[in-house]
Amino acid sequence: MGLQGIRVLSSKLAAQLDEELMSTGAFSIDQLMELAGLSVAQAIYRQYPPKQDGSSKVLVLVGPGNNGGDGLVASRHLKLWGYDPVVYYPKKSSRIDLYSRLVTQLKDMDIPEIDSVEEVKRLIKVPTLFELIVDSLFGFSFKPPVRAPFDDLLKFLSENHGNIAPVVSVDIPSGWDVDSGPLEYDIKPSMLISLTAPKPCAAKFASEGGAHYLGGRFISPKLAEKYNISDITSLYKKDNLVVKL
Ligand SMILES: NC(=O)C1=CN([C@@H]2O[C@H](COP(=O)(O)OP(=O)(O)OC[C@H]3O[C@@H](n4cnc5c(N)ncnc54)[C@H](O)[C@@H]3O)[C@@H](O)[C@H]2O)[C@@H](O)CC1
Ligand SMILES: [K+]
Repeated sequence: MGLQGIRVLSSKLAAQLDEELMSTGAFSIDQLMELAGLSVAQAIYRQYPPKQDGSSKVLVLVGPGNNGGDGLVASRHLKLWGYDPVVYYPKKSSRIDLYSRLVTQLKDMDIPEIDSVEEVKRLIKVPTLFELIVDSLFGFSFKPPVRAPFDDLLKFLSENHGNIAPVVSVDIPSGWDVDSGPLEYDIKPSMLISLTAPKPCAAKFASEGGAHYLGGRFISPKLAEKYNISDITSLYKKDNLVVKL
């Protein structure tokens, strides 16, 4: 397994493309995040369909930036599609308006929030409680080393790999360098959903044979050409919201 010739976007170019989508591209962050989070939920549904009795509990770990926002949006869709998500969101974003609206939407859907990392760790260790752990802690703006309170959690996930539910990473396996791959903590996700285009570290993930999806597919052919990722827009015709790479 590899990236099958799919081009990647470095951390620097991913940030630049994100800026461009929201300036000259005239997208709002809410629009992009909704499409990204929806595609994360869709990829999860394809790879790990929910049990019919609504008992598929999913722990969603939410970070302080837009990667976390994707996790909040995905939680809402997962609940609508028959999962039972629970959210851990220790460091609320400074973009108060957008994030407080997302949190209100989760409360309205009775999606509970866990308050402490100790409780998160205790619940993760309960056998068969969670079917999945969604890692929406950090995306393409992560700069190592990991700071508190996330260091403790990433250390725990890395050390307990193999004895806990499969981890599904959004855009980047959190704790990995966006361009070079695993660093001090390696949470070894079973599934990766790359957004817009895979980042260079996705090659390392793909080489280990995990389930790799591409979601968040909202760039125009012109922009794709500018960023040298036209192969991505041709994939839109192969499958719509998400595609398994
Ligand atoms: N154009 C796109 O591709 C889109 C990307 N989205 C998502 O947005 C993500 C990028 O979002 P952001 O730029 O907000 O950044 P991230 O969500 O990657 O993370 C930035 C946040 O993490 C903190 N942080 C960085 N390094 C840290 C460290 N070592 N220890 C502790 N905290 C650290 C920063 O202070 C900041 O709060 C993407 O990966 C993707 O998931 C979507 O929401 C919308 C569209
Ligand atoms: K992540």
